[in-house]
Amino acid sequence: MRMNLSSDLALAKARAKFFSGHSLPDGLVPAPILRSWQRCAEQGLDAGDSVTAEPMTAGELRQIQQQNEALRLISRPELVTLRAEAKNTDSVVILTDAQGIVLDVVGSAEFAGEAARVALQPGVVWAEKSTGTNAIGTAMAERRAIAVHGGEHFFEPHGILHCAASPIFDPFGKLAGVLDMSGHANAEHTHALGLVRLAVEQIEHRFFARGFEDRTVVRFHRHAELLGTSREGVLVFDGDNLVAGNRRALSLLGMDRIAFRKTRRQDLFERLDPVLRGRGGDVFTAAISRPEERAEGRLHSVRLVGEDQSLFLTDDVRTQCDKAVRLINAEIPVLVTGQTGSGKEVFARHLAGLSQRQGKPFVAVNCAALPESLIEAELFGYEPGAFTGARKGGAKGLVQQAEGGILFLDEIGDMPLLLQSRLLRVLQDKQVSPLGGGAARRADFVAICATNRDLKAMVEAGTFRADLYFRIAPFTIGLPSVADLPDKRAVLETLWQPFSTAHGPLGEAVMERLAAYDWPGNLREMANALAAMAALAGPGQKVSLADLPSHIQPVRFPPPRPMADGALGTITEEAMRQAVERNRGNLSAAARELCVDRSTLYRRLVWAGKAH
Ligand SMILES: Nc1ncnc2c1ncn2[C@@H]1O[C@H](COP(=O)(O)OP(=O)(O)OP(=O)(O)O)[C@@H](O)[C@H]1O
Repeated sequence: MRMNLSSDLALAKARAKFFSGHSLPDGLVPAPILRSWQRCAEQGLDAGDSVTAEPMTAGELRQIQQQNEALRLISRPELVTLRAEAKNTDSVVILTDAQGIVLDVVGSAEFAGEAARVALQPGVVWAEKSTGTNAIGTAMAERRAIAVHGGEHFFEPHGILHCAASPIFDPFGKLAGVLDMSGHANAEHTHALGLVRLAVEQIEHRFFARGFEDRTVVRFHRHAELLGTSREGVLVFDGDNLVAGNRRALSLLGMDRIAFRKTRRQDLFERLDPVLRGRGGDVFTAAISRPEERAEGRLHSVRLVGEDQSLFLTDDVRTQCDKAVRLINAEIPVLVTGQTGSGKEVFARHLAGLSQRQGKPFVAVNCAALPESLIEAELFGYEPGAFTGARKGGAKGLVQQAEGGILFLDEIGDMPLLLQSRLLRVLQDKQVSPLGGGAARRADFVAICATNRDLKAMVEAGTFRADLYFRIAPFTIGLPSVADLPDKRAVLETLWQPFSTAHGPLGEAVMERLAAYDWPGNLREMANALAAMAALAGPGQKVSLADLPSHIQPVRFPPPRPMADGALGTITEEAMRQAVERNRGNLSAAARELCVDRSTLYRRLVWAGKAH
């Protein structure tokens, strides 16, 4: 959280005192920060030193990234989700490994550039012992989430940063990495710590999705509707021994990770039943899956709230669905267009579910995310020894994995030209030949392609093959962006449905604010904001304005100031203030009207407002 001038001054005084060798009385700086300063000083770090961390070479970084591929993969959805928030708040999201080495940085390119100047960039170690007090290193040392603001950082140059980080623990309680959000120390980051915590909860929950097939997995919560979400407690037993679990389970049962391998099932519960009675008297609803049940194919059914998606479709799109499904049934490709986050993949899955190919594989390929050198091998597979680094036994391509079902080619506009002609042949002949000269095999799939680009314009510009375009786009469905929808309230209500059991309907003030926002990240941004709000509201609580993401919160403006002095800055601010008022608090609309960047408006007004 941004501090005010007086606490900044108090911190500066505390720093001066501590770094001139005096001990600090309690309460001058938060206890975890003081502990961290002490650790750093004991290690011989000097706060006045310039920070000269050398990033590793590209090759070394690639190796570390590969070693952490599982963590990166499992964290990817959260990085993607937080990226939108980070762009809006001019900050970055960072994933590190268990040693504090930065693996990935996503978010505001502008801030990433500034962060790189203090070596907050891939390949640099942010553990305390080299980089001093900072959210990543201190979260690792303290084994808990923490925000480190400005001058709380050990090294002075890091004072420009506000960082919030949470350690990521694997199911066995071992540190797997750290997730961090960092931005300017002089900007508001009210929700950063909450969002990071929430994201880590999701990541840690995803660890349990596989790998425990031969163990007993108990998923439980006091509220049945939270089963299947990342807020459920998960415990894993090997026979009767507790071997793994998530933090939620530990906190529900009032335990520590130390309990793993030292606790028996009988110490916690008398019996493993759907109505689970804790030894402490608590009663939970549980879903239990035992290895013997899985072996017999009787996997315990758990209602996955997250997958019970409330789908929002405009009437217009709904009427197009029928036609699209008929085409898919006739093995004719369909093209879905729409801005990022408008729901192209969700919609494609919906179509697949309505078609005769329902229940068959749905293989989604992001053409923009695959490296150009790999895309061909990934799509069409390869024979043993087809290229250096190829797997020994060769590999089945994604086209073949979609056998009998749907191949969803996302961001098709980003497919390199050379590959476009190969794809065209595959679509025409319905045959694939793996790389390395294997025999062509028949392929039975229907392609649904998606793009947020103007493919027609790309065809005219010569960057997209006309013949491929005609092949994939005999029928195009355009999904509207949220800003174009006449009634955002209906969308909000639909997307809020999964949370309404626990938190009731959205209140009018909150609804009004959400409906006034223009949702540049479309349904994705909306779905994520609502999920974050529900989580911040706490169990059973209604959402309040304070739970809204910071950039959607009502702006509190300073009272109008007289323009008598005529200073240019005052006139500008007054013009901005009036524009925001005209647009009923919608900063994006006001920024458009004034032809300035939204962040400029935010900084000048909200900042000025907070300072008054
Ligand atoms: N019709 C919908 N109803 C409810 N939620 C939706 C809908 N469409 C999308 N969402 C939400 O938005 C998220 C993103 O959707 P999706 O991945 O389909 O977007 P996209 O247009 O394919 O994005 P991109 O262009 O970035 O790949 C979904 O995970 C879901 O939470």
